[in-house]
Amino acid sequence: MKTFDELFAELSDRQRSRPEGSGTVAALDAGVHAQGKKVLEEAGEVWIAAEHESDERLAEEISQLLYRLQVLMLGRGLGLDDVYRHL
Ligand SMILES: N=c1c2ncn([C@@H]3O[C@H](COP(=O)(O)OP(=O)(O)OP(=O)(O)O)[C@@H](O)[C@H]3O)c2ncn1[C@@H]1O[C@H](COP(=O)(O)O)[C@@H](O)[C@H]1O
Repeated sequence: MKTFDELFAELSDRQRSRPEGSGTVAALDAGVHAQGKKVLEEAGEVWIAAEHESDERLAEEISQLLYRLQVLMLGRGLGLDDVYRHL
């Protein structure tokens, strides 16, 4: 189990160190257009899960959306504080 901040630190490290076989490195290399499409896709899956699926499935879809948002943030060079200052 990890927090939002801990996942962001882990993905930032993946971006820096570019380990072999990392899906995150591949997603970052795919560019902002592809990253944005993934955000939209996961957001749709969250919506469907919220209306039709179990709490567990919804939580899983939300975790994937959070991951995709973080990949997009890294793709655009945003840090956590850039977002948190708007909360
Ligand atoms: N939290 C996640 C995470 N959530 C979602 N995903 C990716 O999103 C996919 C699920 O999304 P989809 O519904 O689009 O499934 P899919 O269509 O089969 O996936 P793709 O073919 O599009 O990759 C998963 O198979 C993962 O590839 C994640 N990939 C990685 N993480 C975490 O990120 C960290 C770094 O991971 P790596 O970069 O893979 O080392 C680790 O802590 C991982 O647990």
